[in-house]
Amino acid sequence: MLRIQNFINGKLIDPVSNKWLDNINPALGEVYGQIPNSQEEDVHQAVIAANKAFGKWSNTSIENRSECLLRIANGIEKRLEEFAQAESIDNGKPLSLAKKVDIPRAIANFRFFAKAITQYASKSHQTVHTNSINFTLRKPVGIVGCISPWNLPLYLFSWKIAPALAAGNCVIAKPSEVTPVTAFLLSQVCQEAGLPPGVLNIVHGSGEHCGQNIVAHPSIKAISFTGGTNTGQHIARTAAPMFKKLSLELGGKNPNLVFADCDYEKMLKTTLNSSFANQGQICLCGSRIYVEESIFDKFKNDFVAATKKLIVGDPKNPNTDLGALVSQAHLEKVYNYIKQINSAETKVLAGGNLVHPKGFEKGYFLEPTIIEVNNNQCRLNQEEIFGPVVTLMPFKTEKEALKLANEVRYGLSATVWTNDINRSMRLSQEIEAGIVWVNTWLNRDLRTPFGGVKESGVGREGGFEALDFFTEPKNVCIQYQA
Ligand SMILES: NC(=O)C1=CN([C@@H]2O[C@H](COP(=O)(O)OP(=O)(O)OC[C@H]3O[C@@H](n4cnc5c(N)ncnc54)[C@H](O)[C@@H]3O)[C@@H](O)[C@H]2O)C=CC1
Ligand SMILES: O=C(O)/C=C/C=C(\O)C(=O)O
Repeated sequence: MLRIQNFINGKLIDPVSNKWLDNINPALGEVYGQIPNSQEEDVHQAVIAANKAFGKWSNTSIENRSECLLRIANGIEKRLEEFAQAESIDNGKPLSLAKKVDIPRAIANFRFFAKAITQYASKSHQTVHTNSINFTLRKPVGIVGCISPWNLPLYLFSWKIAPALAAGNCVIAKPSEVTPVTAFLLSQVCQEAGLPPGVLNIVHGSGEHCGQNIVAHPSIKAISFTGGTNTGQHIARTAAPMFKKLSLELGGKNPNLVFADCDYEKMLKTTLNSSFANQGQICLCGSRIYVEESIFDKFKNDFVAATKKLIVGDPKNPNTDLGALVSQAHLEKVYNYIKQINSAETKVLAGGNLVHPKGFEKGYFLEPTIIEVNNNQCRLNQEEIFGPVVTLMPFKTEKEALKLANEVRYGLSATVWTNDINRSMRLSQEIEAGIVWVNTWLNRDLRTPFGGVKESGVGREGGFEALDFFTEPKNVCIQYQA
């Protein structure tokens, strides 16, 4: 049985209370490990360590901080296979995906911010008529909290930690209790890479106890969180009275607008991926597909046929397209949406059933599911399902497509398929989302601002935006004699 530990003050240690939580392999539906059920005292120990480390780390040269992050990236890369296997076992995702996407992206996050910090510059403003020069100092915030979800475990954990460390902060980080193992492996890599004790502290446990204590701790000055919208609201309620800096990357219900003039084959292949990659458990998945009426029937037939060919099963099999959903509770949540559909407004075109692959009978598998809907206000089109379930609906005009896309409470991303440059510009400007992809999906440049509008969150991650978040600006104004 794999038992992982907290990483506090450079050491791997048990939780103070000696309380543990079970860790479940979602493909097998079996407990395979234990993780610390950390409480207030563990978080507090981590804060003491971070406090002690902050003076030195924040004054360490940018070159040294950068090299340390590069050593961490190299350390993960050396153990890529082991990290990918751990991610796949913990999360249920195909091993091939963890090898190709999750772990390489975690490595890229550390490399990217190791380099970005060497190029990060502050601004100055000369005010000629008063003979003044203003310049902005950017200082690390101090001790910051990074809380990440289970869908892209190390990918999103490192997406927060890397910029926080690069900017000179000390970090208290909590991965999801559902997928904690790669964060534990990361603590071993940090030890090997010579990251000074207390600079990064990883505390494992539930959101209710461990996460809540991180958010509520008065010495933790900023919180970067990715996860569900309800949790984000709760975090905001706790943190706001203490005026903590907040970056909240929350849920999505992203539209995928398909126009008849698009590059059809590319659109079909990408739409299959944007619907079902990672079992549909990516906040950027295009879960509402709207198709121009003239190609609706053709798209419906082709998309259903392609979806039916997808292989659901053993995450280790290189031919597997969809692995298991992350947990029994999540499977039930997603499956309930299908069980409760209203047949007057919806029709299941593909999937809709639980799957019990041989050797994985107790695992949490669900067929990729396509549902045709005739009412944009139905739950399936309004609520984040976060699983392999997409809806299909036709539209007649660009104006109608825009209206359908925007009438939800979320605003994370959108994809538009068209070869009309003017239409792509009009829609990119009018769609209420933080990210718009035209003729592509999940095409990421780590320098770009990343985040949502409406109930998809506040703040932006990525590039210098992340370094801005993890630093506090201070303006200095000097008047000189002319
Ligand atoms: N990136 C995204 O957009 C994600 C969206 N979700 C959505 O949220 C729904 C619920 O999934 P959950 O696993 O419950 O996600 P969650 O939002 O509860 O979990 C994300 C992280 O927040 C922590 N957390 C939970 N409560 C907390 C609290 N009070 N204070 C501090 N940290 C806390 C969790 O331990 C985990 O590390 C999903 O069905 C999905 O719709 C979930 C994960 C990722
Ligand atoms: O940064 C990315 O490329 C992807 C981020 C995805 C999420 O934040 C998510 O699925 O929660």
